[in-house]
Amino acid sequence: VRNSLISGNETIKMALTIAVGGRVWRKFFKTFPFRSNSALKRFPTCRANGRLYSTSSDVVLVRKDEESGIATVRMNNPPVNSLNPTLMVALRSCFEELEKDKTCRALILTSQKPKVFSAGLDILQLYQKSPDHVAQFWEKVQDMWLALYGSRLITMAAINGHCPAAGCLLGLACDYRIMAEGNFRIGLNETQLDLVAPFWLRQTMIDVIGYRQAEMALMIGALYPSDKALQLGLVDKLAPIEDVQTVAEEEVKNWLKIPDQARAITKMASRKPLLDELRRRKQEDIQTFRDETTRESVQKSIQQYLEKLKAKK
Ligand SMILES: CCCCCCCCCCCCC/C=C/C(=O)SCCNC(=O)CCNC(=O)[C@H](O)C(C)(C)COP(=O)(O)OP(=O)(O)OC[C@H]1O[C@@H](n2cnc3c(N)ncnc32)[C@H](O)[C@@H]1OP(=O)(O)O
Repeated sequence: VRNSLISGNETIKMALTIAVGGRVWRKFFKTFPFRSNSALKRFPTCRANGRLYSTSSDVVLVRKDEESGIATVRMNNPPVNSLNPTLMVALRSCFEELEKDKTCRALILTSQKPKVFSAGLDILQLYQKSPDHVAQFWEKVQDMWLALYGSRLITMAAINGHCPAAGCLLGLACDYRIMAEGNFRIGLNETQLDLVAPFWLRQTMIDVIGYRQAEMALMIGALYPSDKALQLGLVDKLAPIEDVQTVAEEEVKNWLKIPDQARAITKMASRKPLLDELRRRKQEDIQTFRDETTRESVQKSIQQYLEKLKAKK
């Protein structure tokens, strides 16, 4: 159904784009505009000795191999890469910078700290905060996701550890997922916190693992061990934790054999409807998140969840 939402006009535009050769990218960007963001200015790019895009906060470390055009983006927000505003803005800036870099062809997203890819949204940002704070927080989640999910690049998640909730959201936004073998978990466990995955996150889960499995996983807030995640198709490959990055690089090299423009146009053809839907319903989605998250009963559940996390020790 979603595919059929791409209008005939767009299909013609895409075909023309392929046909006109030299001007292909200009046409491509007209057809599928990628948004830029003033937040970029706050995170100056630094280029030196093959390192680049190191953000001013260093919560995101980026290294690009100039020869292959592969950039590795490492989340570096200890202890568990919880997605706070700083990390999310830095990630978004980084995705957008790489997007604009014509020599960049692929992005590998991973964690600087093995054993935890990302613990998901910073729960403290959702607890006892003003509605405005929560609304602004959610917009940062949306913008980060739009930049990654809508990327023309090959995007590969090298999931070198636990990957719950919004960690899984990041993984699902990528084109391919390689996860560490062993006792690491991945999934959308929002309902366990009395939260409800928004429509665009639910849809990506459905797109990746199919309706029945996604429906069940979302309802029970399932977190799957990596072997089960592989079986479900939630991840595409497993590797020993120390090899996840290397396996991701090897996989990217296979993908690089495919011509960029055909691959990117094909990707956008399947993702554009959902991207457009979120862009169209952004404010509605923010309001829902703000109203749901600040509800007293949800605040109580978040408090209990936080206590459970602390009590684990
Ligand atoms: C009709 C439509 C309605 C729509 C309604 C919409 C409303 C809502 C939509 C919401 C959808 C949002 C989508 C995403 C949501 C989220 O991401 S919520 C976050 C969920 N995350 C988790 O459940 C993971 C929690 N963490 C863990 O399970 C573990 O920490 C770990 C990742 C497995 C790592 O374990 P370990 O290495 O043992 O570290 P810990 O000791 O547990 O943690 C270290 C410290 O970090 C703190 N911490 C952990 N996770 C978080 C977090 N997510 N946020 C903030 N802080 C976190 C933990 O408490 C420890 O702190 P200290 O005790 O102070 O050291």
